[in-house]
Amino acid sequence: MAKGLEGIVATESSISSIINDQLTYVGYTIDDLAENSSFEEVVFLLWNLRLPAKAELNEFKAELAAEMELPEAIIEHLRSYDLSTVRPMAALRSAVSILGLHDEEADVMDEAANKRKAVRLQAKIATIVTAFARIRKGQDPIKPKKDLGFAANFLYMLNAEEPKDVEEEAINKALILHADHELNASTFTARVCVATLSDIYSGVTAAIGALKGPLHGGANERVMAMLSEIGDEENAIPYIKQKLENDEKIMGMGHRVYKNGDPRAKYLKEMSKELTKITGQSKWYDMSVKIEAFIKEKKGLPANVDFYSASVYHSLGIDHDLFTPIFATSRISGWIAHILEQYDNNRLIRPRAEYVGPKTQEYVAIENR
Ligand SMILES: CC(=O)SCCNC(=O)CCNC(=O)[C@H](O)C(C)(C)COP(=O)(O)OP(=O)(O)OC[C@H]1O[C@@H](n2cnc3c(N)ncnc32)[C@H](O)[C@@H]1OP(=O)(O)O
Ligand SMILES: O=C([O-])CC(=O)C(=O)O
Repeated sequence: MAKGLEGIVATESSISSIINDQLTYVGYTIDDLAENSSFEEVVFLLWNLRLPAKAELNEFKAELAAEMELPEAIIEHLRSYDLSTVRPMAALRSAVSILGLHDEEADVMDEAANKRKAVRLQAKIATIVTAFARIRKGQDPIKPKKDLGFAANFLYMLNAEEPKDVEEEAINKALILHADHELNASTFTARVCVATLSDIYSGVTAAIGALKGPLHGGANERVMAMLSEIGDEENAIPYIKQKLENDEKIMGMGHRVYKNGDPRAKYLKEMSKELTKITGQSKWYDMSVKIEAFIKEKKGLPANVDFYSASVYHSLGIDHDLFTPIFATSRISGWIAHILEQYDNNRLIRPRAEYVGPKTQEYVAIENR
């Protein structure tokens, strides 16, 4: 048995591939896309399996921008949470599910309706994350601007001011790098859910739940918690040594598939270097570099996509518990691509378990136990 399904090929897919540590979306390398593309173009690519022509891209951007605003009922719902305890990933998971209640087409399963729901979900996730982030600080949500791109709108709705170019570029690149990743845990969750022919809102809600865990998307927030606890460069190695001695995992390190290095990490590392320099807080980058080298040497493990994203988002002034919701804001594009692909050639996903419990037992009446 392959524990954790390691190495098991569970489906065919035309969306993204990891071959020899190289990640591609529909055959385009992540390098080409990170350096040249926009997040909207990548979403179009993942959903249509081809790059858009200019007019198509403009039309797609307009469709997304037109769907960003939230129904008032969702805002009211976000306001109704216990803001002293509810964390953003739980709020997002719940709000996406509630959003389905406000979509008349939620259970309409034809291809055209699914594409319309895909646009609504992709557009509105950014607004949910930013609205919740503001509401919990006692601020009013900001409506999106139709003339801003997706990355700029995200930062605008979060901060109530349009981002600088360097900030918009950083978020755009981070969104591209996180958009899809073959059969990772949350994408697999989405596919298992909709393979029962359940609806797209259920698939995305389930996927958010899977992304939230610290072994997956939830690691990025914990990387920043670790860096903050370390405090400065000198403490980095003694802190990590202690963690390893206690058999604790170092967040942002290691990967089920990449054993030599995550091809996305170098871009986040570059961004971390640049942004921490701009903010005069290079210590986060310097500390991260030390930890990365130490873990590589001692455990042979590479940094994954979550590791340097932490200091990138921190440098943009983003609250640490919004890091995983940003991941979700990007990865929903991949979840949706996989959900649509699953519908297209569906079969129920239902593996077997090897039973290792007690063999035949005799039932004893409750009064005799
Ligand atoms: C977007 C993403 O989801 S990327 C991943 C984000 N998650 C993290 O960063 C959390 C930290 N990393 C991990 O927990 C793991 O590396 C995973 C879950 C990502 C993948 O790991 P798997 O392939 O399942 O490896 P597994 O957890 O079985 O670990 C194998 C061995 O490496 C060790 N190991 C793996 N990752 C780490 C780590 N980050 N720190 C310390 N040791 C580690 C394990 O302790 C184990 O050692 P052992 O064989 O001596 O018991
Ligand atoms: O593929 C994985 O297992 C985790 C990961 O890196 C991702 O989802 O981006």
